Amino acid sequence: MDQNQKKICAAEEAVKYVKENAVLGVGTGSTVNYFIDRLEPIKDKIKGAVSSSVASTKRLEAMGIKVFDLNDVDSFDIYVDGADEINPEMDMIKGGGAALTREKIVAAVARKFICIVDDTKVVDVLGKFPLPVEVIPMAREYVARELTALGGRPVYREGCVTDNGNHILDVHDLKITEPKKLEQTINAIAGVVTVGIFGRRGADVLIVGTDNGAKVTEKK
Ligand SMILES: O=C[C@H](O)[C@H](O)[C@H](O)COP(=O)(O)O
Repeated sequence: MDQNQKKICAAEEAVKYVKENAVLGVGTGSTVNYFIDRLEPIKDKIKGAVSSSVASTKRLEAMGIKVFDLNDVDSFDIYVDGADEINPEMDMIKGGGAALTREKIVAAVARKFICIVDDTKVVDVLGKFPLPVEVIPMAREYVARELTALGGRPVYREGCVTDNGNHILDVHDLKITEPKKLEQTINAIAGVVTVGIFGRRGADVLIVGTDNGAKVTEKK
């Protein structure tokens, strides 16, 4: 199986978690796009979705799925999203597609986070994938200096403006052995909107697409 087939395999397994009449939390990215596409046969059986990006909203609406404003929804069962890296504790790096802030918000409201990835994303220690940090534009250079002081090598993602009008710094050379601690530290820097470590709100279910089909792990 190639990487895309593995993403499809994980996405198809996640569709099994969708309950009738549900509102779904929907993430962003190529793996989630496969998940959205596979909602087609059941789209009339769900109430709708809460989306984490303009791109996913467009894709959902193009399929005729109603997209709710998060402020109009108290809570919902599942949030389905991909990741750039995930470790055995189900902490993740996210934000490769610059959607991290809205993803973190929508994920916070969901009862269960279902992470769908191909097997190249599963790692022992987070940090090989450069860590995305969304920053207020005027704070970019200050935040970059603070991230350098933490041992990282921040690189400005040129030309990228997030759905919230902000910039992204991708932090290279980090070996993230304590994800929850680093998440808190980086989030405390003035000018940081969100760091792409999802530790405080990690995944509850991990679905990995592999050569031998979907491997499902539930957090204990
Ligand atoms: O900002 C983007 C998101 O965090 C994505 O979920 C993440 O980058 C994984 O994307 P993909 O499924 O395209 O690898």
